[in-house]
Amino acid sequence: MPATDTVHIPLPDDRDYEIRIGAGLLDAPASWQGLPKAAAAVIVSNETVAPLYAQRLRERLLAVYPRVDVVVLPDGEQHKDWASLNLVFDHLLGQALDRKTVLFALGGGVVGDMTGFAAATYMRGVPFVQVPTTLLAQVDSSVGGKTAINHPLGKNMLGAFYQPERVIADLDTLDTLPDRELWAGLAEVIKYGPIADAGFLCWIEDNLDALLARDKAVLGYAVRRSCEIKADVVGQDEKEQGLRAILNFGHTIGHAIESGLGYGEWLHGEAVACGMVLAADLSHRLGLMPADFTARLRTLIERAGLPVVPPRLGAERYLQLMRVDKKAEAGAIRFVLIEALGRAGLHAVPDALIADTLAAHGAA
Ligand SMILES: NC(=O)c1ccc[n+]([C@@H]2O[C@H](COP(=O)([O-])OP(=O)(O)OC[C@H]3O[C@@H](n4cnc5c(N)ncnc54)[C@H](O)[C@@H]3O)[C@@H](O)[C@H]2O)c1
Ligand SMILES: O=C(O)C(=O)C[C@@H](O)[C@H](O)[C@H](O)COP(=O)(O)O
Ligand SMILES: [Zn+2]
Repeated sequence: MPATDTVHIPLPDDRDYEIRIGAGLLDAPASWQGLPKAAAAVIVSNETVAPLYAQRLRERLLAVYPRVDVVVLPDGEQHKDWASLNLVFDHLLGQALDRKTVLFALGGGVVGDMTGFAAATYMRGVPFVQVPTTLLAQVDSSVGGKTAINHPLGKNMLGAFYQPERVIADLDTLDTLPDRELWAGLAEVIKYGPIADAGFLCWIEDNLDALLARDKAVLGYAVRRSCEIKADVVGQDEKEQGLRAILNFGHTIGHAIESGLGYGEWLHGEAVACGMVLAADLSHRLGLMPADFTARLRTLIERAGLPVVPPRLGAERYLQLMRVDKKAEAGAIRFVLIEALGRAGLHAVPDALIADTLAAHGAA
């Protein structure tokens, strides 16, 4: 039995669930016991991950479910759309699978967000399980129940809050992850420090080389601490009425970069990393943080192999893209800014200051 860390997500109405983190969990029978019973399970994955892990998962699930199908989606952020989502519905309806069918999201955040959205809407809701296989998905996207697809005009614009039954994060699946994807995942790990835990930020700085070298014990701690922070936030504010917005640090500009470039050119984690540098600078320009915080964050992000200079889309284009951000209110663009190390909040920022900051960082 592999060593497993378990993080609990506290939610009302019997919807609380466990995030299990450890090496070898994919092959551990206990990972798949105690889930909702059904006549069928469906693994949703993509053309990169399915050949690596779908057969192993299918064999384990066949010990629990009489029938286990696999749906393979095209790979990439540009496919996080209606067409891919429909491939899932086409299969579920084509095979007349009933409303107890359990979906298993096997892959990164793209597969996880789409499978969650399919689960939220198929026959008005079927159970699903997250089996994240990227660092980013293990530390962030598999947890907390945000599900979505993109629209050409805005990121994650169509979706639902819908919680999984369980999250199984097998650290061994990270062995096959390309370096660039590992680094992208580190962006969301870094995020948790400034917004919620100054000590964790120091820990990341001290352990970055081990993380980059894929030391499994160190990676395991990064996944666990990230999930603990996210679970704590989601437990207090599941549907982002307030506090949960802090998880969007770096995302106002990050999402604009992703949609502005047409999805897929910059990875989500890369766009968020760069967005955090600019949000740190905005925090400084508004008098909340000293200038050396921006420098500190930029240094860490660069060490993690992540970009710190935004693409040159022009200030007007950025402002246009950010006006559809989900945090914008009454025409005002709002940013998650750092108020003290380990504390963040949502702040309306005047367009002129955003434009100046974008220009100062080479985006205009
Ligand atoms: N719901 C949330 O709370 C939340 C949080 C953060 C990000 N997201 C979303 O997550 C997405 C980004 O997720 P991501 O970074 O995991 O990207 P991704 O899902 O595109 O996966 C990255 C790449 O790695 C490949 N891959 C996945 N697992 C692998 C493995 N073990 N070995 C080899 N290759 C593997 C994938 O096929 C893909 O090519 C974005 O759409 C973002 O909006 C959602
Ligand atoms: O879980 C959350 O809440 C987050 O904001 C986590 C983010 O890392 C993630 O990218 C999320 O999908 C962004 O949410 P959105 O509401 O801005 O689309
Ligand atoms: Zn994110």
